[in-house]
Amino acid sequence: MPEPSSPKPDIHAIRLAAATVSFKDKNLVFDCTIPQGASVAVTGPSGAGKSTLFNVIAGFQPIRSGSVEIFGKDMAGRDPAERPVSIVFQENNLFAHLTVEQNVGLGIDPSLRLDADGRGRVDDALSRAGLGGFGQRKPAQLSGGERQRVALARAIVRRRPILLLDEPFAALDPAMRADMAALLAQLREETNSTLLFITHQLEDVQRLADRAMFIDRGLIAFAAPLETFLEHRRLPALNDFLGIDR
Ligand SMILES: Nc1ncnc2c1ncn2[C@@H]1O[C@H](COP(=O)(O)OP(=O)(O)OP(=O)(O)O)[C@@H](O)[C@H]1O
Repeated sequence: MPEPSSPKPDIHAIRLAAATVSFKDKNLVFDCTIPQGASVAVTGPSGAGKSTLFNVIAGFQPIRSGSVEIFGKDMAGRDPAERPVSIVFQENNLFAHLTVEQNVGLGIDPSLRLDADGRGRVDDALSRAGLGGFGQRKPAQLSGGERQRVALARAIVRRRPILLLDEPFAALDPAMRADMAALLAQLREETNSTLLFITHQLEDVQRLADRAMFIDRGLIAFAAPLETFLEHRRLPALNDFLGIDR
């Protein structure tokens, strides 16, 4: 497993330049620059391209043209495993037959041959995610919110400097949403990682983001520091999201 890279402060975490995805009936074109250490809310209507953006950054979705740079390096030809990125999918993809501990251990070694250091990392990630004592349970014995935190713990053990979270709050009740936001904020502070999270809720944006972007019909229609984002009034679709009457 690669160790975390040590990003230089003057280098952006992510830079997309006309990174273009072509599906049968549509093109999606992404341009954005994300500073290292940012916490970015990714918003926009259903089907706008939010998950596709994550897949482009993580390397699961090939681009037809344009470029994806991470910490100043062109990611062309690099598989997801070779990128300094972890992604937590919407369905958190836990293996039902494995314990919580084993599911998290997969983030370190797919064959689950963990040495003492690896086992220590798993324990540490579980306790960070508020799952101390849950290691021997199977996913079916957990609540939806706990399963989400197991998926997060698996991302934590990978120690990649960029963390992409596809709707991390979706399955959570209001109290759990606040807990998850606090956990992510703490994680970001402790590891100085760059966080991008997809959400449909303005409350999550205000709680966790210092920047936000609004994706509409396959384009990043607006991206800005949080305050500027919340004050923007020129995009009707964004006004809808912000709850502004037109
Ligand atoms: N593999 C694919 N083949 C063809 N079209 C696709 C594929 N993946 C996504 N799309 C289309 O691209 C568009 C963007 O999809 P995407 O999943 O990125 O949207 P989203 O903003 O994440 O939506 P949601 O909020 O509903 O999850 C949608 O119209 C979707 O149907």
